[in-house]
Amino acid sequence: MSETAFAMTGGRVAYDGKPVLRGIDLTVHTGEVVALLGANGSGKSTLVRALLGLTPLSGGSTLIYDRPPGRFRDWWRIGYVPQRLQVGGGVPATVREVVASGRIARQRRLRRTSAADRAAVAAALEAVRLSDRAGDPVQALSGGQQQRVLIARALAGEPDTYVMDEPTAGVDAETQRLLADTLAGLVLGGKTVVLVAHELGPLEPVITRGVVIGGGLIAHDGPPPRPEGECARPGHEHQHPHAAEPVAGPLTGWQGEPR
Ligand SMILES: Nc1ncnc2c1ncn2[C@@H]1O[C@H](COP(=O)(O)OP(=O)(O)OP(=O)(O)O)[C@@H](O)[C@H]1O
Repeated sequence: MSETAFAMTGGRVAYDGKPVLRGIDLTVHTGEVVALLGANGSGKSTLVRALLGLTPLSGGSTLIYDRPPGRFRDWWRIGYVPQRLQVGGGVPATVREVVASGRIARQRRLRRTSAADRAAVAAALEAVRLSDRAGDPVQALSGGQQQRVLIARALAGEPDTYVMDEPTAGVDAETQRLLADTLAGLVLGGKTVVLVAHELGPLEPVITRGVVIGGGLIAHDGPPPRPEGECARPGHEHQHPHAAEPVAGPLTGWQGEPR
């Protein structure tokens, strides 16, 4: 039977008194691959951070594997890919060091770096094709390459639950396909994935559920957008802005137009 990875009930977040999320009910079961969609500023990153307890709720509640974030202890289960790399000023971390930091939640239990840690870091670097840059300062990498470092850091922790905030932002088409293959492998292995996306592109086939945020609420929760299939169906009359674009095109039509 599937567990409940995340369960938010009536989740509200406000910044400086201005509501961004106005009552989110979202339950994610293990094995689901959920895409959070929505226009710029709709609150997708805020929702992801609130699910992890990184942004406090001003109302409602949220659980990670049945525990409030403050009482959740099994952080090794969660692989978080934030929207961008926060490199501490002046600290020249190498790519390998940043990726290895993804093992910390596990090392607390195992106490010191093991052969398993080294193997997991090497495998994660290889999965994002950055093995040859392992010794470089992470600041020397391009934005897209830094995004791959963040993905590798999450992979290195071998979590069972991935939370990715726009993992494909700024990465080229080949890397998107690489990530899609990596994700497909994780999904086959029964991992749970919640990801924020503006365009699903090659990720589309692995997504099992699309959740569209709009007006601070969930505007759609159901099958993921499948532009080609949906638009090709008999009786599908209206025009999407993306209708003339390839599958990898932006889902802008979707974001403002929940079914
Ligand atoms: N730390 C913060 N302080 C104040 N306002 C914030 C903060 N973080 C986000 N916001 C505001 O909350 C709203 C939602 O932002 P959020 O980043 O969650 O949206 P998003 O859907 O992820 O956007 P995008 O698609 O552009 O990444 C925006 O209006 C943003 O300006």
